Amino acid sequence: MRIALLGYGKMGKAIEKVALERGHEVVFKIDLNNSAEKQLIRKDNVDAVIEFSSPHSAYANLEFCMKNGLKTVCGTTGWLDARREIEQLCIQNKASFFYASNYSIGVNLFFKLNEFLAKLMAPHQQYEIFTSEIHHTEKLDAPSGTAITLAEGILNNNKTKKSWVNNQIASKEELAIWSSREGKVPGTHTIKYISEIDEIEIKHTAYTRMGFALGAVLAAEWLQGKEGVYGMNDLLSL
Ligand SMILES: NC(=O)C1=CN([C@@H]2O[C@H](COP(=O)(O)OP(=O)(O)OC[C@H]3O[C@@H](n4cnc5c(N)ncnc54)[C@H](OP(=O)(O)O)[C@@H]3O)[C@@H](O)[C@H]2O)C=CC1
Ligand SMILES: O=C(O)C1=N[C@H](C(=O)O)C[C@H](O)C1
Repeated sequence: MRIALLGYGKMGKAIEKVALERGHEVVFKIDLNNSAEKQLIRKDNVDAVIEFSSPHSAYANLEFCMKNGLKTVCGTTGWLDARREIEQLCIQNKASFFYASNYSIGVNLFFKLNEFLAKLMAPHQQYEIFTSEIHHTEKLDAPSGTAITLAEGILNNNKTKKSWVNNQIASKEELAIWSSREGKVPGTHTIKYISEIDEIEIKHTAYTRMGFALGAVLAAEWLQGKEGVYGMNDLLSL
């Protein structure tokens, strides 16, 4: 595949490494300082765009990709209020849009474990739920996209919780997500159910960014020949 990277920071560089190892070509590396070059990306010179930029850049990048009918894999977090608009543009322009808050295969299995545990624990109201995420100090958004997906997995399966709050004490109907930023942590997510007599904990710890990068390249490979809106459940048949 000929790949265009929109965003060439920590993730862009990790994706380039995986893409080259898997025999692909990286034909564009677009960052903030050469962002005008984005206009050169077309359906006939690029097979997949992989977008990992920043919360405030993602929408404009994705709007460009959708309007040009490009096959696009996006991992940027913190912009998802506008997700439906991008999905509509995708359909209107016969483009392809693949989104995941986390491309690691382990995290996507962890999402399923979280949903199963939430369902199991729902009748047992003596357990209070605590969720937390730790990331490196350069991360711009909080809570992490992964923590939001985990919170949604709990809310969908435990009807006593109506919404989530970030870094504040939660009421009985709210689920607290505690975010902290420490050193170079690639991403750690924990869910705890605590009662007066015991606790149950599930946790995912990313050791490096390479799992996210591999998942993004696998998604771009999988997207070839497909049109429409997709996510990791489609790729992994979960
Ligand atoms: N879904 C997933 O699995 C994962 C998602 N992420 C998410 O991906 C995003 C990027 O993460 P990360 O690589 O660590 O962040 P970095 O800050 O290391 O890299 C982001 C890069 O995007 C560039 N950029 C900013 N604006 C534009 C623009 N308009 N066009 C092109 N490039 C632009 C920045 O340039 P400059 O430095 O010049 O500002 C920077 O180099 C974040 O939202 C993060 O949460 C991260 C890991 C996994
Ligand atoms: O910014 C990061 O680094 C990460 N962002 C994603 C998120 O917000 O969930 C995925 C991963 O945890 C790393």
